[in-house]
Amino acid sequence: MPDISDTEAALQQLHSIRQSIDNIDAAVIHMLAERFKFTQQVGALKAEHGLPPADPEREREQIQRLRGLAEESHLDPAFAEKFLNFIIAEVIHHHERIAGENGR
Ligand SMILES: C=C(O[C@@H]1C=C(C(=O)O)C=C[C@H]1O)C(=O)O
Repeated sequence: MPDISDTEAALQQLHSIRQSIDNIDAAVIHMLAERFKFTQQVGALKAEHGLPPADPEREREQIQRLRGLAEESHLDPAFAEKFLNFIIAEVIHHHERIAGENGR
């Protein structure tokens, strides 16, 4: 059974680790916001020039690239692929909406 000072030390450590998790989560949100700003620009460009919202070849390349980066970083590549597919699906919805607003 750990004594009280052991538990207090563990709680302090937990708090400190959670501060780092909070910082990383904030960075992820900021990076996603920047990514969506750029993908919105891509969506506007595609709509303006009648290009399709989705580009499966580009998606395949990105997925392969990110799976490789995940492996190098000891992150599960299947998780990296699922995560990217989740984001790409949202981007494609945005592009379809922008194309619709442009009357295509
Ligand atoms: C952003 C684009 O549009 C779509 C979204 C992609 C993405 O979020 O990485 C990749 C390909 C496209 O299906 C693009 O064509 O570059």
